[in-house]
Amino acid sequence: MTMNKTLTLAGSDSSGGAGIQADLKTFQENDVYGMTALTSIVTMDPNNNWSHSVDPINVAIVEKQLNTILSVGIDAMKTGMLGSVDIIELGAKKIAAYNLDKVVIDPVMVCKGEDEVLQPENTNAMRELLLPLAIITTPNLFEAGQLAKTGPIKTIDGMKNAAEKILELGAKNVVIKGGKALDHEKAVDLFYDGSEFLLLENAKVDTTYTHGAGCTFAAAITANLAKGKSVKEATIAAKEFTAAAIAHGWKLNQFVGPVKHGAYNQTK
Ligand SMILES: Nc1ncnc2c1ncn2[C@@H]1O[C@H](COP(=O)(O)OP(=O)(O)O)[C@@H](O)[C@H]1O
Ligand SMILES: Cc1ncc(COP(=O)(O)O)c(C=O)c1O
Ligand SMILES: [Mg+2]
Repeated sequence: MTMNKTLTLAGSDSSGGAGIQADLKTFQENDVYGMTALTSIVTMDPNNNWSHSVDPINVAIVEKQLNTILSVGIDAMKTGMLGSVDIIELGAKKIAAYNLDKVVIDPVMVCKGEDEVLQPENTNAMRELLLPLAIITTPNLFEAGQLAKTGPIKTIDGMKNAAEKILELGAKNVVIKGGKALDHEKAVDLFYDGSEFLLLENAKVDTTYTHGAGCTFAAAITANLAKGKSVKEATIAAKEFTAAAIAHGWKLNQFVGPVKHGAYNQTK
């Protein structure tokens, strides 16, 4: 038996709903083999409103992990939280050296519930070094505004404008996640491949238990690309997978509610 293999270059969410933890659960649910290169460790302070802190991992250790995984070979990969500019540079170097083409860039800048960019210095490096290597990038509304330098995005026309700018930066495709942040009756994401704008919609769930939704979405795209789907088909499938996970989000403690990564398979 063989399996399609995926890599996630991302951070650890100690609380288990987002980051590498979300990616591995999503890979498993989508029947691909997941390998991990850990970039940073995120912890939350239970005595200070669950405020997040990020401890990046030494770049030499990240490189050892990537060398292990890339010696095996992969069918597709994603990036998530990247920890430092050095790690972004390393990621870009490896993607080029191994000619990796199915590369999903989830340009993580913020965690939900936090109102500041966790590591502002990483935004320019992601824009300049990683977007040109992306088969697709998956910013949320805030991240799309930062990458495209449009400022806050509030409308679907604003999303279209940012999508065009993000393709000019070199990404082959983009899906901007309107999610809960867009003032719209549905949860609307905008997919753009340079020629066609496609709105992906599902019912907006009235919940705050969406921790890890973005990681789950990008990991599901990655898994479907690894299995041979087109970028558009992989994105449509990931939207459905993530919608089910959000519909069954649950309360972990008084601060956070993760999505249920296995809901799509358990409820279909
Ligand atoms: N309340 C919600 N109901 C339904 N879908 C949602 C909701 N919030 C987010 N989504 C969807 O979940 C996916 C991840 O989006 P989002 O939560 O905005 O990303 P991130 O976690 O990176 O901020 C997108 O497909 C988005 O449309
Ligand atoms: C390691 C890590 N990656 C990514 C994220 C972003 O998660 P989301 O999928 O909710 O955007 C978080 C948020 O806590 C995180 O801790
Ligand atoms: Mg996100």
